[in-house]
Order: sequence, then structure tokens, then C-alpha cells
Amino acid sequence: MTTTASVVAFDQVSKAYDAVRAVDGLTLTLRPGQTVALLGPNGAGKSTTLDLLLGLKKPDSGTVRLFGTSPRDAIVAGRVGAMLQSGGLMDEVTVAELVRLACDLHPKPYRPSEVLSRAGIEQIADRKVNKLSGGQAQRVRFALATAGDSDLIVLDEPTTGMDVTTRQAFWATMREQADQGRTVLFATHYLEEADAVADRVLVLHRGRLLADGTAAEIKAKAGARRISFDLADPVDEAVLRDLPFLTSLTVSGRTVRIQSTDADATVHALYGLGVYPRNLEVAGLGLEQAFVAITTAEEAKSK
Ligand SMILES: Nc1ncnc2c1ncn2[C@@H]1O[C@H](COP(=O)(O)OP(=O)(O)OP(=O)(O)O)[C@@H](O)[C@H]1O
Repeated sequence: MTTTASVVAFDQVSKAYDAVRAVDGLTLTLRPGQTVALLGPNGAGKSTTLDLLLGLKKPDSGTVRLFGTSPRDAIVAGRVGAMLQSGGLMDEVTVAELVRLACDLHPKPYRPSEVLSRAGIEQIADRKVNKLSGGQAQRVRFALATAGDSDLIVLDEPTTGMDVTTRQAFWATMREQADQGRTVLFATHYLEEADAVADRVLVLHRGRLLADGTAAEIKAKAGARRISFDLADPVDEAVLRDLPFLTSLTVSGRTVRIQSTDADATVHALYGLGVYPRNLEVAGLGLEQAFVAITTAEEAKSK
């Protein structure tokens, strides 16, 4: 490969639907072996980004390269496996027949029995595809995405409809795929999943990349910590609202929850006011709160 192993390269890619800029000047490189989560609120442009990546949509401007070639050439060469949200499954065939077909079509196929077992769908192999539950259909889509030895696996909200156990098994399999050097890119609304699984997190907002880093870096970027405590005596909420470095405050009964960009200074000021917190806890933001902080700050800026 000429481009030191760039798996995906977006260069200034834009795509609009009439007035809506779904993807807006996106520049991005993915490397082998990375597990990458694509996060963003509804309408952020995640599915459009994946469609552009897979060559299902053409950019209005900019270029998309997979393994140094066009998406189409990379797909024809069997380098990409994809599981899309909308991916319809043929109705009147069995799971086994569908998996066999996917293996037949893949330039570097695995054995169908292997694919069925990896996706955990051997027990439903003889069932008609239109008789599956939502979670079972998701597993079948996953089997189709891993029917052959692809270098890049693209998943659009893969675990929607899966129960907890299935979800864990699914991610264990995905980790194995990444450990073998494959790149896994997935769009998700489950932030705890991204936190647990991804070694790189991309936050998309209105078609632009707002944050790109490890989950820990994204949390640090949000730059806030959570403080919670109980009040021994009632305190006027306005007094708390004036605490320094506060980014949010909720008071329910005697319990106070604060987000602050400098927790030490906020707690210090609290004592300074003569408020003695009980059950004081200071913690970092979870990825979910960091995501909300980053995207709402951006919303506020664009107003
Ligand atoms: N075919 C289309 N025609 C017109 N507008 C579209 C089309 N597809 C997407 N859009 C718009 O482009 C924007 C990005 O949509 P996209 O589906 O890529 O977002 P998303 O991040 O995947 O959203 P979600 O989390 O809701 O799945 C949205 O404003 C959407 O309404």
C-alpha cells in the first residue's frame, strides 16, 4: 500500500441535500486495527458519512479513498464488509442460504459454517429470514458483514434491538476482528458502548467533526467534572448558582448536582459560603455527559 496504511481517507468531503449540509468539509483518516465510534445527535450526518465511505453516495466536493483506491474498487476487491441500518434481508430464504450467498459473493470468503458460528446464529440457520426477531435479524446482518476476510468493517448502529448478552458477545467478536488488524468503524447512539469498545471516538455535529480522540480525551475536552452532595440546611438556589466555574446546577430536595470546569475551586467556594456539603462526590464526566456538553456548547455557539 502506498499511503502508509491509511484505511479510510476523507479529504474535505461535503454532501448536501438541498439546503441541508449533511456532511460539511470532513477530513479524516482511519488506520488499521482501530476500533472507531462515530457519534452524533440525530441528523448529524453519520449515515451519510458511512454512505459516502461505501460509495453509495457521491460527495458534492472532496474525495473519499479506501485503501488508496475508490470505495467501489475497494469493495469489489472484498476489502470492506458493511452492516447498514436499512439493510433489507431477502424474505423467502433461510438464514443459512443467505449466509451461503454472501460467502459465494465475497472474493475472500470464510466457510458459511464459520460465519454462522461467529455470529451465533447456528440455531436459527434453517429459519426463514422474514420470521426473525429484530435482534436475530441484526445478527444475520452482522454475519453478512463478516462473510469474508475484509480489512474494514463498517457498522451503522449495529446493536440496535440486541439484548445485553447478545450485545456483549457481538462486541467481543468485534474486538477479535480489530485485534487481528482489521479496522472497525461503527455509528452508535449508545455512548457507554463507544466508551467501552472504541479506541477512537469521532463526534460529528451538523456534518462537521467536533471532537476526535480517545474516550478519555473527549471527556477531558468537555472539561467539566461532576460534583454532587447533600445540603445539611436549606440554601437559596441563587447562592449556589453564583459559585465559580459552574456550568450546570440541579437541586432536587436536599441533593445538589453541579458540573464545574474547576471542581476544586467550586468546592472551596462552597465552604467559603459556609455551606458544608454532606456525602460529597467529585467525579469525571461520563462519555455521555461529555458528548452532551460538547454538542450543546456547539449548538449555543451557532445560535
Ligand atoms: N435522502 C435525503 N434527502 C434529504 N435529506 C436527507 C437525506 N438523507 C439525510 N438527509 C438529511 O441530512 C442530515 C444528515 O442525515 P443522516 O441520516 O446522515 O444523519 P445521522 O447522523 O445518521 O442521523 P440519525 O442519528 O438520526 O440516524 C439530516 O438533516 C437529514 O434530514
